[in-house]
Amino acid sequence: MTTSTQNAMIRFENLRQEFTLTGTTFTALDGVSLDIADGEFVTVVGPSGCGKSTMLNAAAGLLDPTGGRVMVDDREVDGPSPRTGVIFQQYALFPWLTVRKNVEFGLELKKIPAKERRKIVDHYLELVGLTRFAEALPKELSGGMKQRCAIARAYAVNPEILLMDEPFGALDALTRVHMQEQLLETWTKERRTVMFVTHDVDESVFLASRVIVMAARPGRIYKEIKIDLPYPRTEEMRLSDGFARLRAQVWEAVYHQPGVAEAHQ
Ligand SMILES: Nc1ncnc2c1ncn2[C@@H]1O[C@H](COP(=O)(O)OP(=O)(O)OP(=O)(O)O)[C@@H](O)[C@H]1O
Repeated sequence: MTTSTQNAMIRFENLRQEFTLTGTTFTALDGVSLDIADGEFVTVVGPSGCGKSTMLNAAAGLLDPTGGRVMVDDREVDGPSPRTGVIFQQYALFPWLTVRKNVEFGLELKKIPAKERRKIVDHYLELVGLTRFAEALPKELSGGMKQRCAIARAYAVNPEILLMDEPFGALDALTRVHMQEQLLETWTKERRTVMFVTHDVDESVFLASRVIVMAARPGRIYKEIKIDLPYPRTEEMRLSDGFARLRAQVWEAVYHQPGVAEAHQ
């Protein structure tokens, strides 16, 4: 399936990804074409093993595609880039560095002067509500706070794109809902192009303006569902009929696609 957007920030062009393990070749993605517009928030859902993370890793420049390519802002992705921030489920913070130092890390790499670094770090710590914890070590933070620190760190280097792979997957349900709201708040204030992989149908609908549903064996795009709920998304919206209808549509596309029910019997 191809979606054509005029000013695509991320463009998957007929992407094919094979993996060879102990002599056997497995096609993780086949013929994936998708445009994600500048400033768009897209979520990707689908059954386990359908290639969601593979797609995200390809956009992050962590894979060498077997066929096709991924373009970012009309340039072919051929490795990790400072224009792209990646956030995984595992918080990946440096345990020996304070929250401040974790957020500052990428800025030091970019050789930003100390005074400016401090300003940037203060800004993003405030944005994610971690100002009071600037001098804490990651082990002193809850899971949600660690992930907010990771988000601040990703934002601090000012990437145009945020690739998020199940970033809230390890959090309890309440924290997760809170984090979704906070992420949208951050995104509304400082708009970035976001591709967000999740297993959670509710999460996919709440966050996105468009949900991409994938199918497995081989991994491919099965359906796109436009989420025509306005931003800012509110708690009441989660309980609305419109939300319920969209959730049902995504649920149907994820769990009632050919082959999924049989695979889980
Ligand atoms: N580096 C790799 N080497 C071999 N096989 C891989 C590799 N990465 C992914 N795969 C396989 O490719 C398929 C797609 O994996 P991927 O992690 O992208 O799926 P996913 O949709 O993100 O899955 P899940 O929802 O379970 O996290 C899986 O069958 C996986 O085992």
